[in-house]
Amino acid sequence: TPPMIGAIPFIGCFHKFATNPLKLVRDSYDKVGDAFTLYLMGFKMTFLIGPEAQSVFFRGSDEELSPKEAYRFVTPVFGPGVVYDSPTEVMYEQLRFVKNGLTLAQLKKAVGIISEEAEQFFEEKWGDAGEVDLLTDMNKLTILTASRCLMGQDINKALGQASNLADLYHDLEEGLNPISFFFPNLPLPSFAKRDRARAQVAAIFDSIIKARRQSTEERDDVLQVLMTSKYKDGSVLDDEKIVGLMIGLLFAGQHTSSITSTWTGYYMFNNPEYLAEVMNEIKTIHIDEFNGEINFDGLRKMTRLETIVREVLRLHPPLIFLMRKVMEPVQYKDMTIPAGHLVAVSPSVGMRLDTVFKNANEFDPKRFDAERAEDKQPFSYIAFGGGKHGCPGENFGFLQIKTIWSVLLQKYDLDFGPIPQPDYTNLVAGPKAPCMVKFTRKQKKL
Ligand code: HEM
Repeated sequence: TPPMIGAIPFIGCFHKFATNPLKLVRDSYDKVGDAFTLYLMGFKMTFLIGPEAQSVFFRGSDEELSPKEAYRFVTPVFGPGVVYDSPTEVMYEQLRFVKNGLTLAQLKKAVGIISEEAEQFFEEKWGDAGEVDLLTDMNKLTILTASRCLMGQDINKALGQASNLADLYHDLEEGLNPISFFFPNLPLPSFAKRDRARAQVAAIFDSIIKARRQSTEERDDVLQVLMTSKYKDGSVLDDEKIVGLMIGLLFAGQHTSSITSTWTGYYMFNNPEYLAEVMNEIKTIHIDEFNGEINFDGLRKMTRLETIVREVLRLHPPLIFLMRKVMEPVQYKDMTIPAGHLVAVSPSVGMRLDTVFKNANEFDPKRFDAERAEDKQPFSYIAFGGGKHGCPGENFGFLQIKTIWSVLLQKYDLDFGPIPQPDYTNLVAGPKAPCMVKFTRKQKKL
């Protein structure tokens, strides 16, 4: 078996894990190597660090390494019978429906929606000059753009009478923290808030589905794909599952993207040479080549902004641990990871190894330029996971972040402070709040 760290019965190294999980994982890697087990409140969690060890995690079949068993704690948010809370075959089919909804045609359409929502958001909420908590505003903007891309205008109408979706999603997220992983139903105020928020979001989405069933208007968004998808046996998703999938999908893409947008701003403005390159891309691509229109082809050409976002995600992957439960013993080198262990990879630790990425703690977007391509080794770049459960929203996430920055950088001059410390208290890790940024409307068009 892999070497065990923290052998105190039951508690093990839980305290160290709860206060600074990444330090514990990195220190253990430095001390004992690329596979080791942490003893945490009765759970045995085996970490696999570095591309070779990570490949075992990502190549394992679901029968050996089960995501369902590891991620059941999201059920209070996603709902019963949705993805990880359904039988394996049903889970695959639901994930297939989701992927069918995120086609290239959908992505192309999404760019127009995102830029329109972003323009409107900054006009209405920011105005000419002021100071904002960028993390909060990126959260609000991301939920607006993502929900409109997934559900069309219906969401704007439904939200007209309802409370703020971003606040409700915030409560959902606060209810999924490291404690909820071990004890998802403790009588804690944050869990009660999570359950209330879930009920409200479900009611909003359910009203959209019901109204849509009465309407004859043609739609082709993700919600429509889910409403018309059929399982292999010909049956369709019931409304409760559609609601759950929409909640889960928005949840998966919400904080991951808004956090990354926020870090992207900090890294660009703290590295002026890269900011200048991005401004040049905006000028030559969006303005000169496409006459001021932000479109899919133009965004694809913004390779420097792309490598910046990619590098930001290498340094600050929002999902710091990915997990599976070992169902059948798994072999790695001369070790056997026994059934019953949890097995984890850490994008945060695994992507900061100098043996994989040169000077791994430095911000260096050029490491992804074609001539260096440091991320080509399989399972070295794992911000979006990999293998059969790799993120289906990667392209959508990039489009959203690149579109928002393309709008923002054309409208405002911004004043950022130094790069903040990361906050690892939530399951989705971002910069420590607040992230105050000053803005002034640009006097002249670019
Ligand atoms: C910067 C943005 C994003 C990051 C960093 C990110 C990261 C990840 C990672 C690491 C996984 C793998 C989890 C695992 O293997 O345990 C994943 C899975 C997933 N992501 Fe994303 N994600 C992002 C955006 C999105 C968006 C925008 C969507 C939807 C529109 C999305 C939907 C999903 C779904 C449905 C899965 C589960 C796939 C499966 O289990 O087969 N993600 N994401």
